[in-house]
Amino acid sequence: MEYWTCNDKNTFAYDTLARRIPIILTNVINDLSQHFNAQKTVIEEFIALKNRLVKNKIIEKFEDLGFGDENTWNTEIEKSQPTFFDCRWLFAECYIYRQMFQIISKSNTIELDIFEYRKNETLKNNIQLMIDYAEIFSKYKSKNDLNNLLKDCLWGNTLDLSLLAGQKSAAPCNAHILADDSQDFIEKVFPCEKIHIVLDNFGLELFIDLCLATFLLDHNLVKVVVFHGKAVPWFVSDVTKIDFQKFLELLSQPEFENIPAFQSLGRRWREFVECSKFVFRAEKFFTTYLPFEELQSFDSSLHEEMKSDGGVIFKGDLNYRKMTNDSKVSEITGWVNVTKFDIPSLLVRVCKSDTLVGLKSMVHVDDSNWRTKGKFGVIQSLNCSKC
Ligand SMILES: O=P(O)(O)OC[C@H]1O[C@](O)(CO)[C@@H](O)[C@@H]1O
Repeated sequence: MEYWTCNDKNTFAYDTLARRIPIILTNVINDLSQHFNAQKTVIEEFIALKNRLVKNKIIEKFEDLGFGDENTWNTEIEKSQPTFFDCRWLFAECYIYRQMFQIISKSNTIELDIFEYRKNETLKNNIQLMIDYAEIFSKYKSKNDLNNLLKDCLWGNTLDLSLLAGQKSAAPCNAHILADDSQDFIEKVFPCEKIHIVLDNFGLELFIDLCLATFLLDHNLVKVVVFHGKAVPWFVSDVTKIDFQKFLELLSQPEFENIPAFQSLGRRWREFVECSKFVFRAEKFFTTYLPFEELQSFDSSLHEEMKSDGGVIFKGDLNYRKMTNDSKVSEITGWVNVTKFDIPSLLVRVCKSDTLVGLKSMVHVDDSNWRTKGKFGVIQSLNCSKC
């Protein structure tokens, strides 16, 4: 099997390491000095990380600071002692975000979210979209609307801050959904006691994901929704525990008192948390570089729990890459060739990277970059009866 690596200059993987991540690091460095008043040593460490990346140095092992995943990373690094651009793309990108967290952990500011300023800015820009979406969501009265809601969840994934480093996102439309297996997943999984949603981005996407969870509870399709977020700030806009808590509080702020839909959703979501119908968790597995087929060996109890509960909805491009192991294959390659993951799953993902599998036919588009522009999307099921 071939995987996307960073050393081929004609790939989006190379562009990510050579252009996008340095922009993200520069933004972090600027934010730390302008908005967080960070210690000089912390800023210097970020500058050093950026220099090591642009000079394509051999990557360094992690210090054991007790987070618990250091051995997993270091064992992999020791195997080949690669430079940044020698690495597999998925590994290199996750490694850089994990290094950013190490810098913060070593300072006395472990609670600092280096992406908080960017996330807050996005949130401000997303408010009107969330108000508009609350109106759409209020019209979904029947169980049959679940398919539309899943499509909304898909397009909610269009925006993410790591992708917007230096470029604009394209507007999506339903004609650009390359696969929609939602019915297979719905028939296989619902009703069930508990569904797991592996979250992606903060802002509008989280808002629509919470609407989906509300719909599933309201229609007795599930009794509990477990949201899996990130244990550390990740890929700029991914949801952490603090983001999740802040989001639920946000809707009942005085500035929104004239928006009844916000008031009522905010109140209901906080009640769902209080009576444990909404549960937020942030397992370490989701901030490793490991593909999902390694869940069983990294965290067997989470794997067992997900398997016995029913199903998992995976949001976004990074989760898709982790499911497909970032394999460099044609889009008609079957799922069995790229993953051994064995739990009924639904992958709801706007295409922002080259990896694409499991389609019925080849896609022909008059734009060689169509796979990475965020204009196409897939809703694909895995381990469901008909797939
Ligand atoms: O927020 P999402 O949908 O996971 O997208 C993030 C992913 O998209 C990219 O920006 C392009 O693949 C990656 O850097 C990252 O894997």
